Parts: sequence; C-alpha cells; structure tokens
Amino acid sequence: MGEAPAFFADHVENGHHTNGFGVKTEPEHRDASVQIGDRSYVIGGNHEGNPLFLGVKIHDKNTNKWSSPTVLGTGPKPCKGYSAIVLKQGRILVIKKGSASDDSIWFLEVDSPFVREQRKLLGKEVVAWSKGVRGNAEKPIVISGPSGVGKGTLIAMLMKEFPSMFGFSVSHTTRSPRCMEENGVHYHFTDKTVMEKEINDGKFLEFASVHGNLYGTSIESVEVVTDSGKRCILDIDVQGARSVKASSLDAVFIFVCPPSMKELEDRLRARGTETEEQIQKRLRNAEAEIKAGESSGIFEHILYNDNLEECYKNLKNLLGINDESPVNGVEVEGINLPKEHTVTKNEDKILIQETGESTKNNMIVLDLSSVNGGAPGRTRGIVLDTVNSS
Ligand SMILES: Nc1ncnc2c1ncn2[C@@H]1O[C@H](COP(=O)(O)OP(=O)(O)OP(=O)(O)O)[C@@H](O)[C@H]1O
Ligand SMILES: Nc1nc2c(ncn2[C@@H]2O[C@H](COP(=O)(O)O)[C@@H](O)[C@H]2O)c(=O)[nH]1
Repeated sequence: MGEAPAFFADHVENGHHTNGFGVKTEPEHRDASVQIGDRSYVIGGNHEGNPLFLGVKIHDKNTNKWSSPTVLGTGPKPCKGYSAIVLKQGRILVIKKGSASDDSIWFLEVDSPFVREQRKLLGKEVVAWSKGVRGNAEKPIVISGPSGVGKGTLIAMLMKEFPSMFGFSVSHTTRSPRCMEENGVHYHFTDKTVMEKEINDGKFLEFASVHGNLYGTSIESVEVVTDSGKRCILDIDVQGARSVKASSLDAVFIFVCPPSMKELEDRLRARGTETEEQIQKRLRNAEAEIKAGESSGIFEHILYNDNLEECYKNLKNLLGINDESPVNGVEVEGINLPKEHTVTKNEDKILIQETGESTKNNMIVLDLSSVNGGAPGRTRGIVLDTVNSS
C-alpha cells in the first residue's frame, strides 16, 4: 500500500514530542499524528470503512509507505477531533475533543510489552487500544484451581452477594454446553475453527487447551465488565493464568486447592456433569495443576476449599471486603474536555489548555503518575483536575 490514507493528518512534525513539546491540532484538522522514530502514527478517519471505529494508519519514513496495522481491543468511536501525545513505553495518549469525561481519554499502545508480544504471536503489525478510566477501579481477579474444587461455586456466591461490584468474564469454549448452561452467560459456546480464527485475529487475552477442549478469554469479555464499572472475575486454568500474568492486565491471582484428591473426585462425581472418562482426565490434570498452583509463583493467594462457608469468608477477606468497607472506588465526577484545546506534556502531567474565543482560561491537568493496567483492558488510575490559569 503506497498511497496516502484517505483522511487528512496533521503535519507529522507537530506530533514529534517525546519531551514536553506542545501539540496543537488545527481546528479544521480532525486527525492527529505523532512520530516515533521513523514512523508516524495517524489517528483519525475510520477503521476499515467502519464509521463506528476510529482509524489508525502508519507511515514509514524509510519506505515512504502507509500501512494499516491490526487493531486490538475496542477503540474509541470517531469524533470531531483528537489530540495525541507520545508517552513512555510505546504508548500514545489520545484525547477526544469535546467529549464526555468517561469517553475522552484513550491510549494507543504501539510498542508496549503487550503489543510486542502480540506482534510476535500474530506475525504482523499490531497496535492496541486501551480506554482511560478515572480513579482506581479495583484490579481484576483471576481464580484458578483444579476442575471440581469449587471455583464456580465461590464466584457465584460473590456475585450473588455483591451483584453491583463484580462481573464475570464470560469465556469462550469449544466444549458442549451442560444442560443448565446458557450461551453468553456461562460461556460463549463456539466452534473450534471460528475460535481459532478469532485467536489468530488477536481477539483473545489468553487461551489454552484444557481437558481436551479450547477455552479462552476474549479482550472484549474483560472490557464489557470493566466498562460496566464492575470488578472483573476470570475463572481460568493455570495456563491461562500464566498468560494473563505475562500480560499487562495487572490482576489479583488466586488459586483454590481441594482438601484432598479423594474429596476432589467426590465433588466431580457428585456434580454429575462429566462422563467417567472425562472425570479421570480432569483428575489426572488436577495433580499437575495443584503442583503448578502452589509452586509456579503465579498466585499470590492460595485458598483451601474444605468448608465452603469458611473458604468464602477467606476469599472476601483477601479481597478486602468486609461489612465496613465495600469494594470499588471508581471516581465518577465529570470533567468534559474542551473542544478546542492545546496539549502540553510535563513529565507525568498533561496540561490541556482551552483555546478559542469563549475560553474561561481553564486548564485541565491530567495526571498520569499513578496509571496502571493497559491493553488488553483498561488503563486505570487517571486523575483529572481543573485549575484556572489566568
Ligand atoms: N467446600 C465444598 N464442599 C463440598 N462441596 C463443594 C464445596 N465447594 C464446591 N462444592 C461442590 O463441588 C462441585 C464442583 O464445584 P464447582 O462446579 O464450583 O467447581 P469448579 O472448580 O468451578 O469446577 P470446573 O473447573 O470444572 O468448572 C459442585 O457440585 C459444588 O456444589
Ligand atoms: N485458560 C482458560 N481456562 C478456562 C477458561 N474458562 C474456563 N477455563 C477453565 O477450564 C476448566 C474447565 O472448565 P469447565 O467449565 O469445562 O468445567 C476450568 O479449570 C476452568 O477454570 C478460559 O477462558 N481460559
């Protein structure tokens, strides 16, 4: 692809600012561009002709060619204009002009650890979107443990007691539904070829072959929960937990152990959802999983599920939930970003100065010093404040 993209980009020099240069997007220019090394990233227009997705194009100075990377994660919807500024660790801050505070701050990861890993995995150019979330939304929770130990039971108890605090990341699987399982609620039941294609398209945060079937967590499943303001719970096996640990999801990792292999077997049989052959397979895998769970260094918490009520109490304790202190401290007060503005960077602070005739000299300070998380998922810990600069 050797042509210019079908939308207008800011002059690339405008975007070259790793050390606190101001970035100004001309009012009539809807798109923004930044330069990192020999590449210009142009943010604007739409993605593959879809008006609902903001486009990203890359111009390589050496080859003088434009390309469209594979875009991971759900990006922002197009709007009237953008400002963009290069941050550390291969990330670009993208501010949507004149949009509501819950939709104005986005991060385009172009060379973050997650993007580098995905690039290697998929063998093609990749960028990833991550939405900025204000305040310190609680970390997602990864729960692993052998089949039949009681993970699902504990998660169901938590979701029942705190329905507005926790949301379940609905996994994809190629196994057949059990009689009470609903598609889209317990799992997204899917075909192997479809799931493999989606894995190749980079739609999954992690995936693994477990007890002979393919299971995986799509990036979208985690985003849906985070966007609803709830703390996301992932029920995944140890291989999946290892992949999540290597990603930038920044989760709390909990491993649930059975009191004994005999008890595990009894629970699996009593559940009555597997054939004898499947039970044997799950029990064989359980030994290796328990070993990995206890000694792999992935899990910072190990729970023993002997007495269910006691184990549930311990789970709540380690999540910091007791009667006095509910979870979820998401800050929601709105500050809408002005339509016309300039952006400057001063270390971890981004200064957004309103411009235009009706300006009230309001400056918005976006503090990125405590951000955490990132693609796949959300970038949390953003602090926004308004100061009068006159
Ligand atoms: N502490 C406990 N004591 C006795 N039975 C339990 C306990 N915890 C869970 N169970 C029972 O054990 C069975 C397996 O539990 P559950 O389905 O929650 O396991 P799981 O870890 O989610 O399994 P899988 O990984 O296969 O989905 C269920 O019938 C459940 O009611
Ligand atoms: N790596 C992943 N493992 C997953 C996911 N969803 C579920 N699981 C694990 O699979 C086994 C079996 O589950 P079952 O529903 O068939 O009994 C269990 O250990 C789950 O934790 C996933 O998305 N990724």
